[in-house]
Amino acid sequence: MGYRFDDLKAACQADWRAYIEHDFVRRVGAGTLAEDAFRHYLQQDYLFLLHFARAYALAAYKSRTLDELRQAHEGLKAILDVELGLHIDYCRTWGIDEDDLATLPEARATLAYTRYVLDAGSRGDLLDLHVALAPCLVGYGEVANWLESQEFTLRGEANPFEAWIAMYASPDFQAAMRAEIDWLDTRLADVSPSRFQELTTLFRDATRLEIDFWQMGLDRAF
Ligand SMILES: Cc1ncc(C[n+]2csc(CCO)c2C)c(N)n1
Repeated sequence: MGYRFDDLKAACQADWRAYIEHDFVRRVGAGTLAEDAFRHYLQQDYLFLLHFARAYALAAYKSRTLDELRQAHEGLKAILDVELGLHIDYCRTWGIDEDDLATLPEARATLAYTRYVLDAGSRGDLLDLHVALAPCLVGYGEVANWLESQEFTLRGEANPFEAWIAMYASPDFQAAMRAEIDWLDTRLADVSPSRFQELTTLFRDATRLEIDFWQMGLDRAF
């Protein structure tokens, strides 16, 4: 008893490091990622965001209190009203227009990851869903922090991926990540060892699916 979010990471440390320090991430940091790999990633990430919005809608459905319902609603609104718009604008700067996004075939890695999260939430409760979503929210904040600590990272205009790094390193994003970790710390404090094992499986699987998502970008895979 008495678990915390850090215990989930510790329980699958090798996968977590492979996710945070993936070659895709290193090349973004160094500014050396092939542009068409990044474009492929951005296009699939649009589809990812649509399903992520559905996951927040599922969180609303799974809520047991008014606070939980409001939290889910805020998450859904943040994606629909802010993040999707930013993503569409950002895609345009990479030469991808909204019509391209609307007609995009979904890559297997996108399908696998997004439907896995939705299934985890449908089958389980709100904590299962949040744990399956945690590698997404917490991982990207950690990726930005890790890149900022690495010597090979190129910051400023010299790096074509500067805006992407800056978004996840921003105080707003870091605060959202912190709030999610705090929520998970509170919930994990009173789960049993066997429940923690179940949650670890969800967290590890979602982390592995994030690794596949980076790899899909590198390989330009569908
Ligand atoms: C594959 C993939 N994983 C994570 C994120 C990051 N992300 C997407 S939505 C969201 C929070 C919404 O409130 C975050 C952190 C991404 N863009 N693509």
